[in-house]
Amino acid sequence: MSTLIDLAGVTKVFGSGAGAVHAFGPVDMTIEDGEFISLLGPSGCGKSTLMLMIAGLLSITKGEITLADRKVTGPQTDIGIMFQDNTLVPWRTVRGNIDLQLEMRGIDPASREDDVEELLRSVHLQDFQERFPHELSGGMQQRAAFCQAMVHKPKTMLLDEPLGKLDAMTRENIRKDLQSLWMQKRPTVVFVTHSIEEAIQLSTRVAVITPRPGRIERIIDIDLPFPRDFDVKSSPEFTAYVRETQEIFRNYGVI
Ligand SMILES: Nc1ncnc2c1ncn2[C@@H]1O[C@H](COP(=O)(O)OP(=O)(O)OP(=O)(O)O)[C@@H](O)[C@H]1O
Repeated sequence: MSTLIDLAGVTKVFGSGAGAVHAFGPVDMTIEDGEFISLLGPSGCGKSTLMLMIAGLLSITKGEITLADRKVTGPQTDIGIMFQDNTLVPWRTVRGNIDLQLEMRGIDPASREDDVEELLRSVHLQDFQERFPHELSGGMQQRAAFCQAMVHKPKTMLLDEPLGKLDAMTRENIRKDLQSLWMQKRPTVVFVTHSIEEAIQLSTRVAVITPRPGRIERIIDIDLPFPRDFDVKSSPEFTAYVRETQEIFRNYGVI
């Protein structure tokens, strides 16, 4: 595997003087091509700040980020990005929202019809493509947002708590779909979550981040077979990873 994202001394301070907030870093970390890495850390430790800096949507105070061998100096277009609140526009159908991502990049949606159909099927939305966002459940909206984030086949996906607002059952179902999509297409995924179990279930590595200013406390390789179904999740090995991670947060007094 080769390095896709390189963080070198990345630091973010908001504001200046007495009101300055040291939000993140310094952090050095490499993210390999095709891996699924979760950023796991307490509220306010700078996870979203880091995602925005990787996407080139927020300036870096100190240090440097390299994405696919190019220094990030402004908004990146060859990435898929998704937040807790989706960015579906209300006046377009599911299909229209997905096509919008292509149109914005100058790609003719007609040339990608088969890909869009396949994506919609993979998240079980094929029968809802002509519905508007308000006609969908929260889970279906996030599934549509996944299609939006993936339709231009980005090598890198930045997913910032995409399942955060969903109920436990929907969350579990979408995790399954996300895992099988990742297994099929192998984009590099950077995934922010507060859930220890979710991070361990989905990731090849989990980066455990300290309370603000966020620094990498430990990077844990998750050596469990994919797909990580109920059997894997109830294995002693899975439980051992959960305990190891809980222990770190307990030592910080976070849980
Ligand atoms: N635009 C901003 N101006 C000033 N401070 C900010 C700004 N954005 C974030 N911060 C501060 O930076 C710190 C990190 O915020 P960030 O949203 O990155 O944390 P997070 O780990 O994603 O939190 P959560 O898990 O609750 O979403 C917080 O203390 C926050 O108040």
